[in-house]
Amino acid sequence: MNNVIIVAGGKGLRMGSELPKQFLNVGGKPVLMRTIEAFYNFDKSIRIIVALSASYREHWSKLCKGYGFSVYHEVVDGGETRFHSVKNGLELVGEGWVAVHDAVRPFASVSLLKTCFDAAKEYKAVIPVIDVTDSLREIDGENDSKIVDRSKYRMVQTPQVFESVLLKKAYDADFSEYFTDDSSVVEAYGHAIHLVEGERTNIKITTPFDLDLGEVILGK
Ligand SMILES: Nc1ccn([C@@H]2O[C@H](COP(=O)(O)OP(=O)(O)OP(=O)(O)O)[C@@H](O)[C@H]2O)c(=O)n1
Ligand SMILES: C[C@](O)(CO)[C@H](O)COP(=O)(O)O
Repeated sequence: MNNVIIVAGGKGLRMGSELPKQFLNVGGKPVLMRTIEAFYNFDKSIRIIVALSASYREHWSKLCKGYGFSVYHEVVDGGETRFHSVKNGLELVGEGWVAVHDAVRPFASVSLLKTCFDAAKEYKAVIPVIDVTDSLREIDGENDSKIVDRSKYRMVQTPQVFESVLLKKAYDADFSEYFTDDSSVVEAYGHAIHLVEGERTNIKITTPFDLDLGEVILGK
């Protein structure tokens, strides 16, 4: 069975908006609804688990009513960090395959989801990445910096898809600040990570500029 944990427990501080960014509209619809729909469109029987801060549950359920949003999903509490939100979501996951996806990446295509789930059946741990297209400098102190070889780096996206037994074992670990995504947790557990090509349009909505970019991506 396919599962997805959509992590929507963040505060969105860099957006600077009153409401966390996952509830803001892009193309006339809340970001989180678009993200849920992306997974439903990929697999109508996928189990959708959304990690949501307890203080926004009521807001979310009012939004769903207001928009007539009917894609079935289960809600768990968000945690103190993304790591803790994923851990809460994993409580509901049984055997099979599990994607972890940022609520604020609403433009992942069905074809990207298929690529990631298909590859996970072979490699057990799969993440989408894209090339770095700008030059890259490493900062050392306040004024010093040096150029680095950008061909050695990739930018990491979600969905990150795993055999669920593997992800659950990896998430038994204690929290570390180096766990910025799920592949870092699985890698620390000792399993290799397989990379697939991500999508430039699969942006993580982080700042107000990204909402404008989102409208462009949607062609609005
Ligand atoms: N305690 C947390 C923190 C983050 N997330 C989720 O992890 C994803 C990626 O995190 P990020 O873009 O950093 O979101 P925020 O933490 O909300 O943003 P900021 O760092 O600007 O506050 C988001 O979908 C966010 O809701 C989560 O579920 N639980
Ligand atoms: C998971 C992630 O989106 C992969 O790029 C990213 O690590 C989240 O980082 P953030 O620190 O929560 O913005």
